Amino acid sequence: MKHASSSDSYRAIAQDLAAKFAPRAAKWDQERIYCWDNITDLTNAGLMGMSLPTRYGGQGASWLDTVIVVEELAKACTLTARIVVEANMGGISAIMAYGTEAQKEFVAPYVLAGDKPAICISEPDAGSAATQMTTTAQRVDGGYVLNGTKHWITGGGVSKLHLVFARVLDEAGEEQGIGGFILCQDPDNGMDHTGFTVVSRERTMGLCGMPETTLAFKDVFIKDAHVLRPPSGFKRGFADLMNAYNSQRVGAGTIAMGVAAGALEHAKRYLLEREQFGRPLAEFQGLQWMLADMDTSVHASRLMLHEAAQSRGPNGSSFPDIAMAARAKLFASEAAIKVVNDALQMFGARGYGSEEPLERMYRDVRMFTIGGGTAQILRTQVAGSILGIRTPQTRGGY
Ligand SMILES: CC(C)(COP(=O)(O)OP(=O)(O)OC[C@H]1O[C@@H](n2cnc3c(N)ncnc32)[C@H](O)[C@@H]1OP(=O)(O)O)[C@@H](O)C(=O)NCCC(=O)NCCSC(=O)CCS(=O)O
Ligand SMILES: Cc1cc2nc3c(=O)[nH]c(=O)nc-3n(C[C@H](O)[C@H](O)[C@H](O)COP(=O)(O)OP(=O)(O)OC[C@H]3O[C@@H](n4cnc5c(N)ncnc54)[C@H](O)[C@@H]3O)c2cc1C
Repeated sequence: MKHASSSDSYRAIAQDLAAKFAPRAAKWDQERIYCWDNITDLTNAGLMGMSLPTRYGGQGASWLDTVIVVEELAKACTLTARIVVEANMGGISAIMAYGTEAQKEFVAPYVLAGDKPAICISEPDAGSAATQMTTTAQRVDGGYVLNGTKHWITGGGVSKLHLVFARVLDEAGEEQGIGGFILCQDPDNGMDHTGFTVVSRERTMGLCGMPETTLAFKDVFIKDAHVLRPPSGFKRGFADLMNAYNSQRVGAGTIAMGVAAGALEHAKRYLLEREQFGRPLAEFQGLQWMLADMDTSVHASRLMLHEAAQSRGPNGSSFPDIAMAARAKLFASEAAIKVVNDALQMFGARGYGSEEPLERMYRDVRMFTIGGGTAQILRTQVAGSILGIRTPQTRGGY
């Protein structure tokens, strides 16, 4: 496989693939099936795990190159773009940054072969309040035992690798903090975790080819070798794991921006093509100004996302800065929902039907102010950074 060597060549590879993926996108949505055909293409092109260091078989691509790829894919197929995000950012990025050599050598081949790791943080009673998770990892001889329930887990049932966030308890049941646990469900290779089940799948509004699932852990044993020990220890484990998660926030914001950029291209095409009152729609100033606002929003989102992708977190961290990631995802996700809505409006009834991709894009883009930290939570994080104060949300927090 020939690897890309610059942002432009990454963009070109992604554009070629996007042209192939666009006609398939409606199928995954309508049939609610995972895009395995696209995974083969992504794997062959080296985009699954493109950000992994070369010594583990990746290409050592930067976050900027990764988001350039994600934008191009998202213009054509939101589902595929999400897969590329999770195959480079979030869970896998935490393992590549904090894991042992053996862990990195274990997980990298999975991703390079097409596995999209699942990140398991949210629980029925701990969504925005993620630090209130109740899934536990109890110390036992040779490892830890997981108990609890995670929900809205993207890729449950299709992902082999899972990074499970859990509250760590020592042998005596004393709490140690939050850690990450690598669960690889791969029965064909002798890895079948007793007690781990995909309980159910949500019927989602958009991104219908992606399973959003509830996962149950009942006395699931994770051996010591698969415990992801955050560099600051379990006590500050959540902070370290979320530091890595900032990369996925930039990725998620980029998917939203890419969908908006795609919708903008469709809108431009239609304004030039469709006539009413004996003139192309493009001649009506009411629509021209809408188009200009849409273009401005996409452009501003892209700048913020690229800035975040190139930023660095605390102490020379290889992950994006927390506030820049939060600001970029917040802005891009809200802007994208409006841009896609306005694009659909420009198509009139045609946009509301399934002949055009706008109605699918509108349903797909809606999730990005919810998943990955809601717009409200991200505002709180941005405000905390501006003010330079902690912003606890519990009643007793201050
Ligand atoms: C962080 C929150 C869960 C709020 O909880 P708390 O008020 O209890 O926590 P804090 O005191 O704010 O934070 C604890 C600790 O962690 C550090 N921290 C928090 N967030 C980050 C971050 N993004 N990057 C780096 N460090 C972080 C914080 O500084 C504290 O450290 P110190 O004690 O100061 O050392 C809540 O704000 C929150 O983020 N909720 C959203 C949860 C979330 O994003 N879930 C995503 C699930 S995965 C998903 O949705 C995938 C969808 S997608 O397609 O990507
Ligand atoms: C499509 C999709 C995919 C997802 N994928 C994953 C995944 O792979 N892994 C994973 O772990 N999770 C995943 N999630 C879950 C996601 O992270 C949570 O939905 C999100 O963190 C919000 O939690 P919640 O849904 O429980 O909402 P809640 O936290 O109950 O919030 C409800 C509302 O209250 C607001 N709110 C809550 N607290 C505050 C506050 N302090 N101040 C102001 N407003 C507040 C929220 O902004 C929101 O509007 C996914 C969600 C979706 C929709």
